[in-house]
Amino acid sequence: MPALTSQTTTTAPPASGTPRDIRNFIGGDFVDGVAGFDKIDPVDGAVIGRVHEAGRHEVDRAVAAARAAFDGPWGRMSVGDRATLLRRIADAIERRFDDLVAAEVGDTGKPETLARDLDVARAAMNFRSFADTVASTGLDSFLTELADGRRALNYAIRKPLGVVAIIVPWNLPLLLLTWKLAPALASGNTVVIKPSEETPSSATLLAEILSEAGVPDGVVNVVHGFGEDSAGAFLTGHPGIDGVTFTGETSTGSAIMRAVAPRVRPVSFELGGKNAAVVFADADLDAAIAGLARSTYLNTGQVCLCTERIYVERPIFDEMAAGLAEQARRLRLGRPENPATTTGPLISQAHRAKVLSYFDLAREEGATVLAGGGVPTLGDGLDGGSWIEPTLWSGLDNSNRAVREEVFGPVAAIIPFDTEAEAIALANDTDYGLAAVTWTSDLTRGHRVAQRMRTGMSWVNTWYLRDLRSPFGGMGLSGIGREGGHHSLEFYTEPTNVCVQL
Ligand SMILES: NC(=O)C1=CN([C@@H]2O[C@H](COP(=O)(O)OP(=O)(O)OC[C@H]3O[C@@H](n4cnc5c(N)ncnc54)[C@H](O)[C@@H]3O)[C@@H](O)[C@H]2O)C=CC1
Ligand SMILES: O=C(O)/C=C/C=C(\O)C(=O)O
Repeated sequence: MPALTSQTTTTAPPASGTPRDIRNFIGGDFVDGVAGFDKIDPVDGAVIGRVHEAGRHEVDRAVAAARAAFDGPWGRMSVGDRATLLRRIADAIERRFDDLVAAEVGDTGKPETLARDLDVARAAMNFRSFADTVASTGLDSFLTELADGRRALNYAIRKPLGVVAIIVPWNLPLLLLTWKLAPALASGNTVVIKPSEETPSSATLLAEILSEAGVPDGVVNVVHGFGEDSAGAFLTGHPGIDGVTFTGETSTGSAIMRAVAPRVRPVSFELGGKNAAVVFADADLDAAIAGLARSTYLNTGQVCLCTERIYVERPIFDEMAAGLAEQARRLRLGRPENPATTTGPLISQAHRAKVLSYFDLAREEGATVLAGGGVPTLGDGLDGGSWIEPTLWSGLDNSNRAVREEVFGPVAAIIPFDTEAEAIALANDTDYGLAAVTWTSDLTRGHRVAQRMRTGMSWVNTWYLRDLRSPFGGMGLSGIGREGGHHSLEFYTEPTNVCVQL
């Protein structure tokens, strides 16, 4: 595609039906790319944006702008002033709430109600939460007493890493970006952000909002493009980057590790999952069915925490399977602006092809399809979109690939078990280790089982109930490190110990 040359700002509203120009944001200016690509609306397949792809030169400029800003007044700003700025950013996000909802819905096709209640609300919350955390989290200090009578004060201070690369996916674009950006800024870093090629809009609008809120030029830069041989790889392989924080697929995490290995840069990775739920016969069945419908189908199953394996104690298996299949059939697929819509499309035709390949695989592996299983016919101009039916399988077990590999769509396999020990073993029989859910009315058992899950997060009788101060992340193939509260600050800073002899 030829280079794009128009000089309009990225977020200026287009004439109706005209694709928006979506530019890079470098050193406080919106900047053209070396090439461009179309942003497709997953609701109906229409082209809604033309994205300026950053080449090596634009990535170099972005990293240089971030370095210059880091070496300037930003690097000397007090913690209190940074916390105040974060709160101002949260206010500014709320002032542009509807614009951010429109950007997020346009790129992802998710229901507007979901974008409002989850994505954009959390963006503001992320900044407020890290303003509180940075203002209130202390560090070690020790009064040291030596055998020879000398005394010393040892205390640690935090220094920002420097220029941090933030690479984010398309499923919760603004939520995940701000979940990384807020603690990075709270800690005094400058950043270069590479949003997903599928969801360039909210990051670009956020850049404008940050400027309006008073974030100095160069502190936050946004470069658009793809991963390999494009902006993503140019950024993670750049010698001027001091750390990389990434959320996305496990194989991409491996590629990023290889990119930073020669310079031994720190990484924070929140990767994939193949999350299990365990339902005991003593659970409140209505609550469990409603909870599992949410954990399987929220955001069309495109949340790293979504449940893809459901283990159910045998006496209640048939009732659970029938109840959950009924919930899947009741979901309302439709236009995002319709308040009755519960479920949007998948992000792209390419992702739908991947999810459908698992629908085929599951059938080949012997699945019984209890709900869904294909592509719906919706009419109303929607059939060019990447819609898919919420689906439930039975008849599979842990030996099947459909039960072992992350699908990242609205689908789960439901499997019976007989004993608590078997349920724990089945849930833990995975190379991933992100999130688990236990449904039981016996809270002693709830604690016991939750603690034995080999995951970074373990919910009991709920799912995706978040406290932003608690550790968030996974083990095994699901990631490296933890985000949330002081855990995030630990990644974005280098502690330095000062020892003063008294
Ligand atoms: N939160 C999660 O766990 C997510 C998982 N996925 C899974 O990943 C699959 C692939 O989706 P993608 O969008 O391709 O995910 P991805 O993990 O490849 O992409 C996430 C981000 O990484 C960037 N990226 C890709 N390759 C890179 C590289 N070599 N160096 C630097 N940056 C790179 C992408 O441009 C994007 O901004 C999906 O089908 C889904 O199964 C996708 C999105 C989120
Ligand atoms: O609530 C959060 O902080 C994050 C939720 C989801 C993901 O991290 C993901 O889907 O990758």
